[in-house]
Amino acid sequence: MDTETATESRDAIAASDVSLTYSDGTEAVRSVDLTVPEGEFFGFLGPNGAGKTTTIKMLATLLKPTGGEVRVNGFDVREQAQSVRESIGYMAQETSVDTELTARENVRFACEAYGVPRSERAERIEELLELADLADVADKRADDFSGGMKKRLDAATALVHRPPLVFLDEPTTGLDPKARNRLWEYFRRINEQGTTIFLTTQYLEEADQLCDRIAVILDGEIVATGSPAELKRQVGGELLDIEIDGGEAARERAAAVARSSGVFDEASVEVTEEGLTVTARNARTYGTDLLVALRDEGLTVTGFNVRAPTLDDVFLAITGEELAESADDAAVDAEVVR
Ligand SMILES: Nc1ncnc2c1ncn2[C@@H]1O[C@H](COP(=O)(O)OP(=O)(O)OP(=O)(O)O)[C@@H](O)[C@H]1O
Repeated sequence: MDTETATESRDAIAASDVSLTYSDGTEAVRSVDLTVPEGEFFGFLGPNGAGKTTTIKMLATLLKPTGGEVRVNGFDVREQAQSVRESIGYMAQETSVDTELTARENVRFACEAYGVPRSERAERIEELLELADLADVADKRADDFSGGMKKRLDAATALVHRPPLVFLDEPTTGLDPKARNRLWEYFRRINEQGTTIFLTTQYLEEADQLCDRIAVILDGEIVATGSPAELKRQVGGELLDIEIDGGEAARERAAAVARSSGVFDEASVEVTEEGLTVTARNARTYGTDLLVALRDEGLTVTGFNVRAPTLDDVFLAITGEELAESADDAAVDAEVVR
């Protein structure tokens, strides 16, 4: 770190009223407030084009905010950009791995670029290759690595200077579930060792599995913040998925029965592709009453399930639409592209 001093702060990130408008007038980020305490695994969730990368680039000093205040590790991103850069790791969406080099050479190169003292390099390289689970292939060229291995190597290179905070921009997009799981383990290990993580993702399951806290961004604005459990509680109860035979007309009729049954407190009833979903505090208790009412109406119920809300339900409740495809679908897409 240079001679600039950080203010007293235990927040890794403190952003208030931050905006970024691109020169063509696109308001990519609007009045965002964000606080990430040291040590947290924080998830920034949103669909394509919501403003995740723009936000992460502002926090990492690659873009200047057009409004608001941002401090990262106590440093002001405008006035103390160099100190911010020295105190963070940044893994961009596009991998920066040099495929001509071996894994070890890539990490060594990053050590040189980040100015890791020569006497510490050998130990640091071994430690990171071990952490990234690449020790066995350390002397193989990255050209031969799978997508997941390249991502792990990329994340290792972002950590050579032992930053207390690391930004990971959609690190698992397009990876198959197995590769994704290994990357998750790696991120958990880094976080357990004390590194604060700011992760952007389009995958709800990823955020749910990894993050202590999540913010959901939509059209440049944060629309929800909380732990996965808090956000799920906000959905307001349990969900009753009911499958109905007989096409859309039958499903609409079933929804009307559910809405007028009077047994659910503040229930929300949605017609789905298969039937309907009822969200209510007393879904479990009164579910069977609803089934009786549907049968009395002459409707055929072919399936019935009560479940706790997932982050998909949270997203649906907030935005009225589903988020992107699931991570598994993305992996299938990636397969097809190849
Ligand atoms: N250089 C730019 N100039 C103008 N508009 C931009 C620029 N970069 C991004 N945008 C726009 O800003 C908005 C936010 O983009 P951003 O890349 O931050 O979203 P994102 O959530 O990271 O999406 P993705 O998952 O696709 O990376 C989008 O409408 C995008 O088209």
